[in-house]
Amino acid sequence: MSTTMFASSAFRRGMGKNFVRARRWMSVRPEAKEENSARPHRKKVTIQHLHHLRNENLPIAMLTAYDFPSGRACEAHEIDITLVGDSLAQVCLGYDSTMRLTMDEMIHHCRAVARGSKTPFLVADMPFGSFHTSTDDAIRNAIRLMQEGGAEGVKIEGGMEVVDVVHRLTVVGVPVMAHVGLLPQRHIQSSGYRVQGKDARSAMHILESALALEQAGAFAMVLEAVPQDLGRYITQRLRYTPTIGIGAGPGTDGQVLVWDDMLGTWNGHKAKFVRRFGDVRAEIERGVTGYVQAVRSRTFPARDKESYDMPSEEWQKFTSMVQPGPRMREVSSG
Ligand SMILES: Nc1nc(=O)c2c([nH]1)NC[C@@H]1CN(c3ccc(C(=O)N[C@@H](CCC(=O)O)C(=O)O)cc3)CN21
Ligand SMILES: CC(C)C(=O)C(=O)O
Ligand SMILES: [Mg+2]
Repeated sequence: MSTTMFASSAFRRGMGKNFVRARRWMSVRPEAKEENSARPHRKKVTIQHLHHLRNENLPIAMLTAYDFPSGRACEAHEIDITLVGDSLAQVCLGYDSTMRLTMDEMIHHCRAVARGSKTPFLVADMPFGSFHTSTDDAIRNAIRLMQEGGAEGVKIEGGMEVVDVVHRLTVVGVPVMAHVGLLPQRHIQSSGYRVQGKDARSAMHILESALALEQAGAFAMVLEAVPQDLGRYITQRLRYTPTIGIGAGPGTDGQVLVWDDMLGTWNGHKAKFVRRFGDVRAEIERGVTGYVQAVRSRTFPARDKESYDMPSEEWQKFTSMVQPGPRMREVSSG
């Protein structure tokens, strides 16, 4: 292993963490030093900025979002790339597979995310079926995601078979993020969600796809569920394309996780690559059970803090206006 390779892998293992932080501050936002506020506004994340992060070995943080509040959280906490993933089908809409998701559903959610997530680069997954029928259809659908959905780029699942469409979209001016390795939109054909590239032949096939997708113009590439050595190797072999891993180990240029996996609100299968960074489900349970219990015990709402009053003379007037009233039922007065 060469000295530079060692230096770069040491870097990736986090040995240069403080250095990385300082560099990020100084090289990306030189003007931030002059600002006095504790949290200055971050600049818009562009493709150029993403390439800069890659070239400086600064990790890229990508996260999915599906609605206005999750989009706003990506904005507020300085996510670099917000992805409106087609995992939306499962974690938000309750479908059994991403293959059910339509263009209209994707656009509807993308618009909401776009209203909340302004600074991160915004990417939308192209749904299953939206880029397969013809290149023209793929272009039309990608443009819909940008014009109607507010996306700044699209992500397309696939290897060699999508190289032409990635090239055509790039030529038209649609930034394309490639996605290789495990392809959830093929889970029926591949009989499930399995780690890809575990043998030399399939690893070579994924590498060749990645190289071809870079040549076709992909501005970034997701590597999903591949062995970590392969994730690192593809990252090193690509000339300019940043890699974003999900279950591809620590050697990629960035990481992506599904919002609900990361926050613990998804109660479906937990893949090995998922880390829980929060337990939002426990909080939701606490809140909803507490609310139900408070309503049933009539401790919510409280008369003083959570209810409105009218001037007592107005109440007097009102009661005289409605009298004589019909027979009235007894209700709790709190
Ligand atoms: N909630 C959620 N998270 C995701 O990451 C995700 C979705 N949904 N839906 C769309 C796809 C489906 N994905 C999946 C789903 C399952 C595994 C999984 O179970 N993997 C096995 C690998 C088993 C093996 O090949 O050895 C695992 O146990 O990690 C991986 C990715 C990723 N995407
Ligand atoms: C997991 C990421 C990469 C994705 O494609 C999705 O959320 O749909
Ligand atoms: Mg997806």
